[in-house]
Amino acid sequence: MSQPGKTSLSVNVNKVALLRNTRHLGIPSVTRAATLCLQAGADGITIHPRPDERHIRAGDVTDLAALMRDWPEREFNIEGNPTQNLMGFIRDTRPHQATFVPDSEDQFTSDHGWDLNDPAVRERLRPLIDECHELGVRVSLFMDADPQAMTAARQLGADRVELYTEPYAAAWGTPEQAVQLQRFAAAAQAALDAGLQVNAGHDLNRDNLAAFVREVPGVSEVSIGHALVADALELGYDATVRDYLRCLREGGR
Ligand SMILES: CC(=O)[C@@H](O)[C@H](O)COP(=O)(O)O
Ligand SMILES: NCC(=O)COP(=O)(O)O
Repeated sequence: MSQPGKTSLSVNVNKVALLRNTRHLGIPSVTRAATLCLQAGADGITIHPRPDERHIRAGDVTDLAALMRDWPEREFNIEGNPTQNLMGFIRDTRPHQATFVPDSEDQFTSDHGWDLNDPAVRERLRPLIDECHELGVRVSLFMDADPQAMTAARQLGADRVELYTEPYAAAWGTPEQAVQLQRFAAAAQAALDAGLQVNAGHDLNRDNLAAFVREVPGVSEVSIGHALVADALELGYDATVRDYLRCLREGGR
């Protein structure tokens, strides 16, 4: 559960499922990966069950929902497009958080946030946000780091926004890094001012994480998968999760 002044680490296990799906052997196990990450101190588990089941499959959602019931102090976050297959998983499992992501069904990966300037988008999302709240599920909207968009997110009823951090990650180690950090700090402050909590994710890693949570105010949760699983292939889940938690502490969170 989120704590004031602390950034929670939610481990996205999509890429464990991606590797598992390349053989019919059931290894590496998604639930074992999640268990080891939770045992190492991860605050939660995130999945993104895409319609094509390229990685997380419907059975994984069921299995992880059952696992998370054994970890009542940790959070389960399910990401997806609520106009596609996400809402069925939310109704069936009632995770702590639903993260609405505007991905198309065949998208290579998530690469943009919601366009809340579009009235059709707002009209589609509002009842789905309301339904999640009726189910007791917090809603986070995946958003680009645009300060002007945060009031609209709050007016729709979102509890949080998740800032899409790839532009920051891509700028890491270049003169553009400071510019991106200022951009994300402004977007986060605008979100906080609008009454939203702030999540962040996409391409965060052990190099760029500490600076992000140090410079961007009030980050409640980071969800990290691709780089973390890649690190775990070298270091193991336990050492990797502990190192990501160290990065958060290094960033004062
Ligand atoms: C929404 C986001 O940025 C990621 O959580 C997303 O789940 C990545 O999806 P892939 O793991 O399929 O690239
Ligand atoms: N919402 C971001 C997430 O869950 C994982 O993104 P990534 O670390 O795999 O890029």
